[in-house]
Amino acid sequence: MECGLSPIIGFRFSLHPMTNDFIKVIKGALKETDTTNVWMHTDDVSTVIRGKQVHVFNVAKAITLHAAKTGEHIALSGTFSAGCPGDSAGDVYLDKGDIIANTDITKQYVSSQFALYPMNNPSYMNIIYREVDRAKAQGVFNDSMHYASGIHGDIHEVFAFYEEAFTNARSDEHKHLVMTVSMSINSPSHGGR
Ligand SMILES: Cc1ncc(C[n+]2csc(CCO)c2C)c(N)n1
Repeated sequence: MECGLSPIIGFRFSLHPMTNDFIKVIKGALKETDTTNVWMHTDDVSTVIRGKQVHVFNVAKAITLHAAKTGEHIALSGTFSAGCPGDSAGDVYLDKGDIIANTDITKQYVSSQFALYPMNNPSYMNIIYREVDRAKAQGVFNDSMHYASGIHGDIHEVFAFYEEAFTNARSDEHKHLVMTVSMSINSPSHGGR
């Protein structure tokens, strides 16, 4: 398949629960989430989910929320990618409709950092500034820093922001996009939020 033609996107991520019970937290979060709309594979380092954007973001949020609901301090880091599938193993999942499988709306404070890499796009800085400005307008912007921007708030607002940023930073002309995120949840640094 030619690079960039499939509408499939992917998220490769690792959960790092700060607890002796980390295996239960990781495996529990992966098992309790409805992943029927995505292709998923877990190895000793990370998990990858691939499929339609709406489902990849829904499943990513649900896994994160399940891990967070244990009350443990959770770190997550991951990379969303689009436009260069490399293989077609997940392409059957593109037949899924748009009805999301995970609908838990439990509130959960998340502090995070993200970075956008619009590949081969000469206007990449404008795209990044536009999304950072949107974060400020939506009230989820936390902090400026080297190499990333801070995004925080309720998990549902944070993931909605990331999904919109991922949509906005791509175009037909520039389909290949990479976005990295790292999240910290239930951290003692958040003062009980
Ligand atoms: C989302 C996610 N997927 C895989 C791993 C890697 N990993 C580390 S411990 C463990 C459980 C014991 O096998 C696994 C699968 C991770 N950290 N987070």
